[in-house]
Amino acid sequence: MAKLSINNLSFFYKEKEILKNASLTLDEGTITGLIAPNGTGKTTFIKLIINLLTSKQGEILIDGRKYKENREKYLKSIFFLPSSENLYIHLTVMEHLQYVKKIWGSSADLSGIIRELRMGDYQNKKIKTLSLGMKQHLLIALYAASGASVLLLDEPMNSLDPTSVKLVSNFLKRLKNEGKTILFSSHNLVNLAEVCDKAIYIKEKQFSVFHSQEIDLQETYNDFYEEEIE
Ligand SMILES: Nc1ncnc2c1ncn2[C@@H]1O[C@H](COP(=O)(O)OP(=O)(O)OP(=O)(O)O)[C@@H](O)[C@H]1O
Repeated sequence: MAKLSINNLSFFYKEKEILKNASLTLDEGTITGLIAPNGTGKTTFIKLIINLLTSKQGEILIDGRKYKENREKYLKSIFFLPSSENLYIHLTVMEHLQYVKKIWGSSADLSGIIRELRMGDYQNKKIKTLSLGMKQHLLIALYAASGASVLLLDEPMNSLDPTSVKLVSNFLKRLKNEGKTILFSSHNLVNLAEVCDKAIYIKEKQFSVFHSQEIDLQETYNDFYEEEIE
């Protein structure tokens, strides 16, 4: 059974239609890139998965179950934090990790995560004293701290230097090898090509899925959105 199944999903904001009968499955132990131009619906799709938006049509299933069947179980199997702006400025790095670990009821090894993402020097510092890149490291660390099986990331490599991009890529691959289902939206197709098994393009309100090793992500992007580029 697929970890996450999207069946005939349709969604409108007032007049604007974002998805129309879109279907997709994501398996355990995979990283999938979510690709589309600005304003197409990537964030909206993520919000639909976490049930933040009402009045959708179609089904979203995690482990074959809908949100309504067991809300707590459904939500605890997902982790999504939109950006480092959502962190609490008066709490430390470690306090954030402990908080997420407790709420999600995970058995994550926080010291191991801190070591792996090289956050030791600032683990006891408050968020208000951190650089953007440090906050981005914490954001990614929180995904692992949650222990959730479905990880939804919106531009996770933003503001990371090339060394950190490599570090985070390896970190995500490690989580994938543990069986996590990772959906990762980004405009940086080079970073996506490095970590993704599959790429999903949102085109004409539907999902087009490719094995990322079998295509050139940028060429496919150009072919798909030619009118928007010209
Ligand atoms: N709350 C809302 N009410 C009405 N329209 C919205 C709302 N949120 C987003 N939209 C519209 O829905 C469309 C998709 O927005 P969304 O944020 O999902 O795009 P995106 O693909 O994530 O874009 P980006 O790459 O710029 O982050 C846009 O046209 C946007 O203006």
